[in-house]
Amino acid sequence: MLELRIAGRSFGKPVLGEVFATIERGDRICLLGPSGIGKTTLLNAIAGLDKALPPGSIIRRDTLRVGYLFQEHRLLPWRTLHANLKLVGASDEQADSVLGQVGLAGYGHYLPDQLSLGMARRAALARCLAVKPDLLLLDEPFASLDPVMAGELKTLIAGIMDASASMAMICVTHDGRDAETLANRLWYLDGKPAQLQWDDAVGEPSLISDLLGKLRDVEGVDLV
Ligand SMILES: Nc1ncnc2c1ncn2[C@@H]1O[C@H](COP(=O)(O)OP(=O)(O)OP(=O)(O)O)[C@@H](O)[C@H]1O
Repeated sequence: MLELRIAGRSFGKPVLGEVFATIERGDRICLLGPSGIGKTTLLNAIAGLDKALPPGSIIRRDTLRVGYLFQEHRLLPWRTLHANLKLVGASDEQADSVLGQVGLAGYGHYLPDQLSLGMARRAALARCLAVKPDLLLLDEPFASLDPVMAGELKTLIAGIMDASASMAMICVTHDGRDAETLANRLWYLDGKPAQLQWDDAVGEPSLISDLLGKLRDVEGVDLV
């Protein structure tokens, strides 16, 4: 569905080096790498938000709808959840449906600031789902959540992906164990400038465990 042919990306200093990869429907990729290495930069590029990249860096083979869960919820604070969802084109019915999907049925009239962090993140996920995405980009969706909330959100995301074989997902995480629940493919970004050091398709949970075992040996990987 999408091909990456990034020759590099600098912000005064080089951040990303060459990044070549192909993303197909059904891919569930966990993107790991040390803090500050360029994971969000890569996600922004894939989302098409990085206008400084030369044409041809990101090739979309189909017309793709992208749902992007940023690190912050980025909902408009003066609008209700319902109104936020309508801004991305959801009908009343669709807004109710996606709120229900993320466990927020009945919260449509709430303002974002009236929600807990976990609820606000689920509301932002509902906005991603409202665009009926072909590609779901998740930037550290479990950060700052307590283990119970993080576990619930992980199960929710895994269920969403199980229900849609044609959707692809890239999830940035600092916890390699997330890959065991969520991923069928693992990317590991590292180096100066950063490149994909690992791009492994893994179908069996045991293979993911093997891979995580290897990753534990890599200095600087933030595995809990
Ligand atoms: N718009 C920008 N302007 C200047 N520097 C930037 C910009 N965006 C990213 N950077 C720099 O690029 C590097 C990579 O940042 P990025 O946020 O992509 O890393 P990350 O791997 O997502 O980090 P973290 O794991 O801490 O979220 C950092 O040094 C950051 O300061």
